[in-house]
Amino acid sequence: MDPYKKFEEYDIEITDDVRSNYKTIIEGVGEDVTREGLVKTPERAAKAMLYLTQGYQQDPVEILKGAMFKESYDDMVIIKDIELYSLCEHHMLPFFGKAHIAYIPNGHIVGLSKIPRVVDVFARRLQVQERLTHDILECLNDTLKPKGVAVVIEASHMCMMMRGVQKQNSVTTTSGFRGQFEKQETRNEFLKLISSKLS
Ligand SMILES: Nc1nc2c(ncn2[C@@H]2O[C@H](COP(=O)(O)OP(=O)(O)OP(=O)(O)O)[C@@H](O)[C@H]2O)c(=O)[nH]1
Ligand SMILES: [Zn+2]
Repeated sequence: MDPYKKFEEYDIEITDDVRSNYKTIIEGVGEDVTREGLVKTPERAAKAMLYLTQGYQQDPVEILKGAMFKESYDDMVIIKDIELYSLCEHHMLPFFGKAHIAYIPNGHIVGLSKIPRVVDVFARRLQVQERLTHDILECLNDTLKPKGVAVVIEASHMCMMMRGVQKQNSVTTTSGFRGQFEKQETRNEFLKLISSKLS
């Protein structure tokens, strides 16, 4: 498996299964799948869905291991406002927002871009926000073996906005802390830094 493989919608190989199931769904909602605008829709929808779930084909551990560098820096490294798009596993509707991630190196730093890449690997699956938070947290903790790691995700869920309870402005926050971030002082410093507009 190539851990850096990034699929684009046009090179996704779709299975007849996924395409023909979308055709059934379109017919099931009462539409005519043979009309001009819809003829290619089962194929487009299948490609879009496989693109949005490409995380199942990617290995986040390999991504991190490919860019770990020996370094004695041992203060907090924070990457905030990492945008993310995922699909809730209950309705298969999008949830989207931002991840804020910090770690305290323990002899190794990691290439900065690899952290948002790991966010994408886990976000591009069928998820709940809590598990997404823990998947990222545990992967960084187990692979980097840092002195501490923190993950905060703030997200809006389309299944609560365009259907169901129909609340447009609610934001869900989830968080996880390991190692030194379990100490209140370190955790508070991180929370202060991610809420600061200047940092
Ligand atoms: N904890 C959690 N719940 C989620 C997430 N995404 C969606 N949900 C919830 O999953 C629940 C599924 O509940 P059900 O009662 O089985 O489904 P439903 O009848 O469609 O529920 P409503 O959305 O309340 O209409 C809903 O309460 C959703 O708000 C998530 O990331 N985390
Ligand atoms: Zn949902």
